[in-house]
Amino acid sequence: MSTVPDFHVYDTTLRDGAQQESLNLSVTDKLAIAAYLDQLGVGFIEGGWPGANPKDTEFFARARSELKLQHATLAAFGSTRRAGARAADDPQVRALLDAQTDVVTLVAKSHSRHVAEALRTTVEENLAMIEDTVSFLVGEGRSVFLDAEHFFDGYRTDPAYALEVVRTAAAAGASVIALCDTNGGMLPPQVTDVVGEVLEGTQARLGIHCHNDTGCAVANSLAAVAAGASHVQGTINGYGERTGNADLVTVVSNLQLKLGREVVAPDRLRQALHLSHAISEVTNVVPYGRQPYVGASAFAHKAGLHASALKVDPDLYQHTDPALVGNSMRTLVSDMAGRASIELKAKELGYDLTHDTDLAARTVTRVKDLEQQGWTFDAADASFELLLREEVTGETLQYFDTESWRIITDSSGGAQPSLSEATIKLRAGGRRVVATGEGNGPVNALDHALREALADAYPELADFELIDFRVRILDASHGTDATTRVLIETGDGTGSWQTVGVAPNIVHASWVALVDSFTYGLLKRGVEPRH
Ligand SMILES: CC(=O)SCCNC(=O)CCNC(=O)[C@H](O)C(C)(C)COP(=O)(O)OP(=O)(O)OC[C@H]1O[C@@H](n2cnc3c(N)ncnc32)[C@H](O)[C@@H]1OP(=O)(O)O
Ligand SMILES: CC(=O)C(=O)O
Repeated sequence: MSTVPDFHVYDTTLRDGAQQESLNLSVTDKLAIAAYLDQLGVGFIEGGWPGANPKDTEFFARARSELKLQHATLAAFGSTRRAGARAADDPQVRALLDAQTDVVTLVAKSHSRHVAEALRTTVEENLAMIEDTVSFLVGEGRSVFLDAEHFFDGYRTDPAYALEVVRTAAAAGASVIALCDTNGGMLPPQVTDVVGEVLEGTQARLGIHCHNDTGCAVANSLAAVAAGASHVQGTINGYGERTGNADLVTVVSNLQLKLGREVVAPDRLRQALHLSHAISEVTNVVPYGRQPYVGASAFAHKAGLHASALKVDPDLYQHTDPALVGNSMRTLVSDMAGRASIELKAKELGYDLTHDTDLAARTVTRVKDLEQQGWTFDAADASFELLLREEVTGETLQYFDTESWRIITDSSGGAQPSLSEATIKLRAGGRRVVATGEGNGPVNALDHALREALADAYPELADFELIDFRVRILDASHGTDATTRVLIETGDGTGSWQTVGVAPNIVHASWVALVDSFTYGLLKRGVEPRH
């Protein structure tokens, strides 16, 4: 039986997290995520439900040989035995033993209505199922954690029975009884009261497992800890059934940075952003930009007043040091910027404007004028950097001189897809070039033609790839003659950058964003213009 540390976090990403809509993990994915969770330093990793599906059974088999956990202990999850049977004979319970983990977490009913209606048995038999299954697994050398399902709702309806469930599990040898807000309907004061009363009424070691249906999963988990729970469950990035579980990244950061409870080593917490994003890559769920602590916007500042204070001391508008979770401060430039925003952003980009307040003021005015026309610089850092460079150097960076471009779109009028052809005339690499490109749309054709035209002068462009292309109609009331904004994301395998173009003509707006994208990419590579 493994020793259960005094206070710890228990990750259920691979079990409850995988219950999220559209999230589907292969065994290899689960092994990769488990390794990342171990790197973060969580105490326990719930690997899945062996016996419930072949994938989870295989996970535990492969984990034994492939997963080299340095820190965490693996737990297998399953339910108490079936009513009217013996734990020793229950195939689900056997599968838990076959998983060969030190820890088994059992889900058990603690709400008398669920016992009657979902389990369709008596409250006495449910207690017997808990007693029999826990003591059997403990007898087999496992540490057993018990997830008391629907505990908070059950406690409201029938407190005496809910308490009896906790006492029965503890008496049978469960190391921790995690009180579950299965339907996620609780608010922090309710959690505080119930955890306090259960501790007083049972003296059992309690844990907490919260769902986020009221948006309070993290707050409820912290309330439970404050009331005496010493085992906190959650999932990375808050993945989970319905609206998800308590986000363990936020829980751990709050416990550590706000409440002074060291649950993971500080150098592991500094990897929180990296690990949260690495796990997003595996789950194929786009990281949530406004995720506390590790979101891309968590320390991004847009308002000019904020920037002016941040310039003096970042603490003035930040609740903690972003480096502690591996994040960093960013300044966003928009029509809400002031001179300080420009100065800070310039500093991020490697320009020192502290001694040229006129330049910052001029840049603010230019940004505000352009944003009034529909440009958006907080979503297009690369276009802003080109604009700033122009203000600093007094010249526009140009890698080629455009003579003209033209696009023709052919359609047979039927269901056949139309084809666009772009022709570009420009000067680059010391000569005049006329190039054409075809595409399934005008922008695609223009992109191909421009690459073709610049291929000899700038072979570096071969590495550039259009990652994202977004169009927004700005004054929709104008109908088809409205202004169009195009945002382009380009990558080169080492990073990506965003550019913007605005024009009444969608193709012209795309051209502007495309030219900025190529210009910025070449600039970042240190390529000198070859006219
Ligand atoms: C709150 C939570 O999120 S707990 C985790 C829930 N996770 C999952 O359900 C995912 C994995 N589940 C599965 O693969 C399947 O549901 C299985 C393999 C567990 C069971 O599948 P089946 O045998 O086909 O049963 P089914 O899913 O229809 O119903 C669940 C059965 O478990 C019983 N059950 C539910 N909770 C418990 C419990 N704590 N202890 C014992 N039995 C339970 C139900 O009463 C029901 O019994 P029945 O077969 O007599 O009707
Ligand atoms: C056990 C569990 O996942 C729940 O009660 O929500």
